Amino acid sequence: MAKTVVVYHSGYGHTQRVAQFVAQGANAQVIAIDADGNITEADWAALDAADAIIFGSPTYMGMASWQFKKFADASSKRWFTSAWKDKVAGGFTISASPSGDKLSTIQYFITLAMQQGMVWVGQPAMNDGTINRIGSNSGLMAQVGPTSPAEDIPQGDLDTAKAYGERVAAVATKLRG
Ligand SMILES: Cc1cc2nc3c(=O)[nH]c(=O)nc-3n(C[C@H](O)[C@H](O)[C@H](O)COP(=O)(O)O)c2cc1C
Repeated sequence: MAKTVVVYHSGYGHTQRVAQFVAQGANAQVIAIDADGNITEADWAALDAADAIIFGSPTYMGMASWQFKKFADASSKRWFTSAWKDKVAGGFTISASPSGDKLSTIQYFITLAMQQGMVWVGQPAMNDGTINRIGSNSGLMAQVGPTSPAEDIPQGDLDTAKAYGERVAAVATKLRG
């Protein structure tokens, strides 16, 4: 089975909760980017050893958080040596508004994956009103109102997150051969 790592930033616990479900589906290691935008050397080593990396961030002001961007900028070291080339990539975000410009965050993840030479996996689950209720195909999106705690994230969004993790890991396993 492919080795998958979920790397995410979460300011207030919502992205963390989604990350846990994505990781459950992918049977993945989870790495949290800290409040200063840093991860440890051991975390970088785990990412380098992964077959698949799934990026996660809340959408803040229509984009990934600055802590996630700091992590992404630090990954430029890997770009110089094509170290992440051919790894499988995926990504997820959560925000408060139904749209909230989450697509900008997902599109940034796709750009990051393309810069690193990775193979992006979209979100093929059909919208049945519960699973993929937001109707995102580019990546995984979740949503909960601005005053709601992470515990209130709809179960359908969490089930979709788990299914997305399974999907990314399955593609990575196939590509690994
Ligand atoms: C600085 C800041 C900017 C935000 N910008 C947006 C936004 O552009 N669109 C949106 O729908 N929600 C926005 N939100 C709401 C968050 O996306 C939402 O609360 C999310 O669940 C937070 O995830 P976290 O707990 O992992 O940080 C913003 C919240 C903060 C604190």
